[in-house]
Amino acid sequence: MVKERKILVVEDGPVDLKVLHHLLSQTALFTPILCTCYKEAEDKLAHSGEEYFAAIVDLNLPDAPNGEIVDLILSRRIPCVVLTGNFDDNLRLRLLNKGVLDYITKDSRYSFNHVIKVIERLNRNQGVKVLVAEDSSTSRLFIRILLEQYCFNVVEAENGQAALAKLEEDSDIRMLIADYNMPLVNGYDLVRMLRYNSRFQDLVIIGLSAEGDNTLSAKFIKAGANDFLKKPFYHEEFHCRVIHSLEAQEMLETIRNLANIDPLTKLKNRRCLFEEGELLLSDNASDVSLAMFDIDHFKQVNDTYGHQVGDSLLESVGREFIDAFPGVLLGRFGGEEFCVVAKVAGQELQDKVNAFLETLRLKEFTEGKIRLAFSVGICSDKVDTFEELIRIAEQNLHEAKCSGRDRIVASF
Ligand SMILES: Nc1nc2c(ncn2[C@@H]2O[C@H](COP(=O)(O)OP(=O)(O)OP(=O)(O)O)[C@@H](O)[C@H]2O)c(=O)[nH]1
Repeated sequence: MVKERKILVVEDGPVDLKVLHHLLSQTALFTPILCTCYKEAEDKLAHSGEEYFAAIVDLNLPDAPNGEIVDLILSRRIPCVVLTGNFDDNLRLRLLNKGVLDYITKDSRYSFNHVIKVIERLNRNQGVKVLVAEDSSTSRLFIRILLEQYCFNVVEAENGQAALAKLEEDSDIRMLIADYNMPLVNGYDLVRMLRYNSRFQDLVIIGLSAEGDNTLSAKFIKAGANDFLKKPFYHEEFHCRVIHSLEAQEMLETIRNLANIDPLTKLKNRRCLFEEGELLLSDNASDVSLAMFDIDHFKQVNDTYGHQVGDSLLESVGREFIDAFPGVLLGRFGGEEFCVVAKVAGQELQDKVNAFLETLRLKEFTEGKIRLAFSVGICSDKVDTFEELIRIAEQNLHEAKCSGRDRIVASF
């Protein structure tokens, strides 16, 4: 496996070096590049041409006893975690103010695990877009720098209204840092507006305020913010709160995925399909059409190649659905039955399904180069419940099976 991210480790203690090497090598992404002194690190940085994702450094090296290694690493704009044998509050503060990510004392074996966690978090942060809504350009820049230090992808808005517009147009934004005092729409009203909209339920929100009003934090949190910080804040507290809120949200999403996603095909499971289908139908503004697919003669695949091959085929089929129908409700209805539910007219869905079946017919699945055909029942009748839509699509699917398979039967 190619590991993409190189981590420079500068540590003179052979045991510590071994532990860090072991822990980093166990990860899926990181390759440790080891140095035992300042000079070696300096040479590596000057001559190897490598790009380092981050560095883990011992503060006291035999040829650089006063933390000179930190300046070297930071001068190359490499995110830096400091590991040290002794805890010194003043030194720690000085280093954090210089811009090191974390200052960790080697007081137990968990310290080393903590270092790896910081680096892994950094890697995940690259995919996290954060919107900073703040009218003061100085504060905005300060928050941007703090976030970018942790590799977040930062966008900005200079007032609450601009923040709302940015959130509406960019669904990739995962976190909002909102100041209270902003023109047009203040931070508190912004949070209330966002939480009234189901689209923004998963947005992580952190409120900020410079005001002395102690009730503001409660107001923000009651309106739906995940956390609150009073300015001026110490940047370590800022990072901790940002990361804690983000990780709590990620955990929630993991649990939700476990409850809603079929692990084999990665499509919605049957319970979630019905729940979301009912919601789609309750919005009377547009047509809702449903296509139910069933793989023809799938039992023969299992009988001929075994269940494992059958499973891997279902996995591939799930991926085909996800690629072919982006942004559409996709569910695994049963064993080898799948549903596509879209807010389009029946004919439009039928055309899309036809094109999809054409491409699937040409594909060979698994090492056995298995070809697949599907029978499909489509329904876009005006109905009162999602169950009714399913029932009619299922009848049409049954008709497609009975009339020879590998075909679509639709009723609009
Ligand atoms: N490997 C695997 N097989 C599954 C899974 N779920 C259902 N099946 C199999 O899917 C097959 C469905 O068989 P049938 O209902 O007879 O349907 P068919 O063979 O596709 O025939 P027609 O639908 O009539 O064309 C059975 O062999 C099930 O064991 C699964 O998760 N993994």
